[in-house]
Order: sequence, then C-alpha cells, then structure tokens
Amino acid sequence: MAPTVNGNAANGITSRLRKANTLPRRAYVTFLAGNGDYWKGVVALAKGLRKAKSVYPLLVAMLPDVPMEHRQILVAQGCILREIEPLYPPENQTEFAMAYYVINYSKLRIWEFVDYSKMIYLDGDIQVFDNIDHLFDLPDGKFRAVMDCFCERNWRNSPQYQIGYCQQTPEKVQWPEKELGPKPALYFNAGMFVFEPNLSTYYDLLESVKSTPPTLFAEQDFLNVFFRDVYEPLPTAYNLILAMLWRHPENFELDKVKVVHYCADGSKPWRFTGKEKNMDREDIKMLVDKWWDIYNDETLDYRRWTGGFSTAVEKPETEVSKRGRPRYVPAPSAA
Ligand SMILES: O=c1ccn([C@@H]2O[C@H](COP(=O)(O)OP(=O)(O)O)[C@@H](O)[C@H]2O)c(=O)[nH]1
Ligand SMILES: OC[C@H]1O[C@H](O[C@@H]2[C@@H](O)[C@H](O)[C@@H](O)[C@H](O)[C@@H]2O)[C@H](O)[C@@H](O)[C@H]1O
Ligand SMILES: [Mn+2]
Repeated sequence: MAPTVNGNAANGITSRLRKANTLPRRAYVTFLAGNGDYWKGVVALAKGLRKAKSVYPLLVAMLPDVPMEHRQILVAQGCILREIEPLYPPENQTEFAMAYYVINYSKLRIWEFVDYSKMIYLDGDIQVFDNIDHLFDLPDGKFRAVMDCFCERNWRNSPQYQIGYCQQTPEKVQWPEKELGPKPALYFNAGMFVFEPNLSTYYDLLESVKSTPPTLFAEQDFLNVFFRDVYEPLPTAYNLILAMLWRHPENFELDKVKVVHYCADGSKPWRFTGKEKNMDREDIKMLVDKWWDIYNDETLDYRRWTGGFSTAVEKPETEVSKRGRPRYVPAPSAA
C-alpha cells in the first residue's frame, strides 16, 4: 500500500507510485567512508532532497568502516544503506591532490546497483536546493555531469594550471596545440553525475582501473577518460563548484543555481570556520548558512516528514545475490 501523504498530494503521488512499480527504478546515491563527519553532509543531503520534494529515494553506498551510530542516524533520516567493498587503484607513487582521494575509487561500486535503471550520484558535500528530478528523464546512453574548473591551486601540478588555461574560459588563454598537443577534452567534476548502473560497464570499469596508473584527481580523472565518448555537459546550475564564485562568476547566475558543491578548501559547512582564503566572502557565508538552515530544520527530519512521499525507507527482503552476499531487493514503503 502506498505511504499516506497529506491531502491533495495523495492522488498524484499515489498514481506516480503505482507507475513507479512498473516504470524503471530511479534513485539518488551518495558515497560515505570512514568514521569522520561526512555523515552530516549525507543527513543534510537527505533533508535537502525532501525539502526539494524529490520523489526518489537516497541510497548511501558505504564502506564497511562507517560506524553503526552513523548508520542508525542515516536510516532514521530515511536513507537506504548499501555496504560496498573498497576499491583501490593499482599501487602507485602518485601524489593525489588530496591523500584521502584514494578511497574515492570505491565510488565506482555504484555501477553494480543494477536494481536501479538510472541514478544521480551526489557527493556528501553537495546540497540540492531545487528539485532536479527532471534530470532522470534525459535520454539514456550518456554520462551527464558539470564541467570542472582548473584555476584552483590544487590543480597546480597540471599543464592546464601551469599555462593558465581553463575550459570555463577557453578564449582567455588559448591551448598551445603545437607545444602541448590537442586541447584536453571537456572535463567534468565527479561530485555529481547522472548515470545508468550496468553490470558490463561495471566489469569494464573494474578491469580498466587495474591497468590505469592513478593521477592527480584519482577516480575523477579515471571517469573522465572512461566516459569521454559519451560525456554530455550539464549547466553549472546543477553542480556549482564553489571556486566558480571567484574564478568564473560570469558563467552562471547564483539565484538560478540548484545544486551547490562545498568542495573549496575550508567550505565544508559542518566544519566551517571562515578562516581559509575566500571563506569570508558574503556569498560563501550565505550558502553555508543555507546548508545549516536545512541541516537544523527538524520539520525535514524523516520521522516528522508529512510533506509527501520522498526518501522511502524500503522494507528490504534479502535475496542472496550470485556471490552469496545478501542484496536487498527493496519494496515500496508500506508505511
Ligand atoms: O572521509 C571521507 C572523505 C570523503 N568521503 C566521501 O567522498 C566524497 C568525495 O570527497 P570530497 O567531497 O571531500 O572531495 P571534493 O569534492 O571536496 O574534492 C565526499 O563528498 C563523501 O561523499 C567520505 O565519505 N569520507
Ligand atoms: O577524488 C577526486 C575528487 O575530485 C573532485 O573534487 C575536486 C575537483 O572538483 C577540483 O576541480 C576542485 O578544485 C577541488 O576543490 C575538488 O575537491 C570531486 O568533487 C570529488 O568528488 C572527487 O572526485
Ligand atoms: Mn565533494
């Protein structure tokens, strides 16, 4: 039986639910590792999707090291937890832009979530301020994500940064084809992307990781090469990398931004001090406050949610998968 929803939303939502049982299954998915404080980002994301009236659940692909206390908090917020095995790149001497990026290869496990036909991946340091469910309706067969920016210091070891080239303003500094060869293909930020889980793609990814020497931006670089031929850029409004505020403000309108990615140094809202470079900007402080408004809004807590069907805590019936690892075959919430 479909979950009860308030008044007039009931019919629309219930009929959507009935259809959902026959239409392809869709969900948002994030990644959580370790016993640090990223779980706060996931709580805010679950509440933000509810506030934006998304009708799709939020899965959390989590490494085994996520402590029970954090798991319980996330389930209480309506998240669907799915434990994944870590995935590491080949042994290497590469200095990642951030040492912890090595765990981000584990994100690739989400291609195995083939009980969903289409998913939107969102980093735990992302917030969705406006409904983006319509992205699920875009044609299949593409990898959709927002273009990144090369101007921040953590790109200092890249050829782009060293010559001052950025794909956000390709006319400002021309790419020197003679000296450096063909211009780099369009490059996306891997903090948000629309994709289709698929087992053969998943196995290709696993094989390709084994033979691809890691580089500066770890799995983000890897994904950019792997999906190069099917990558379709999304507008900046769907993943505003905060550094764009001071690097390329002309490339977007802040009041039209739907998704904010708190990836600039010092911008993680749950540990914000305002002391790092650019963190004293009024727009940064406004966006961090907007994040906290959602995180602290108890009316958005799952247990109190009366705003309509959103992140379903599905009653899993275990089904032993081919590898004997119990996989959950979610069913629509019976609540
Ligand atoms: O200790 C950590 C570090 C990262 N992450 C996850 O990995 C994602 C990518 O890391 P991060 O967002 O810090 O990278 P950035 O986008 O800032 O480069 C995070 O959003 C989290 O979802 C995590 O769960 N625990
Ligand atoms: O493991 C590599 C990571 O690379 C990306 O983050 C970077 C990148 O966007 C740079 O361009 C920014 O300058 C930087 O701030 C930011 O941290 C993804 O957001 C993250 O999910 C993950 O893939
Ligand atoms: Mn991020």
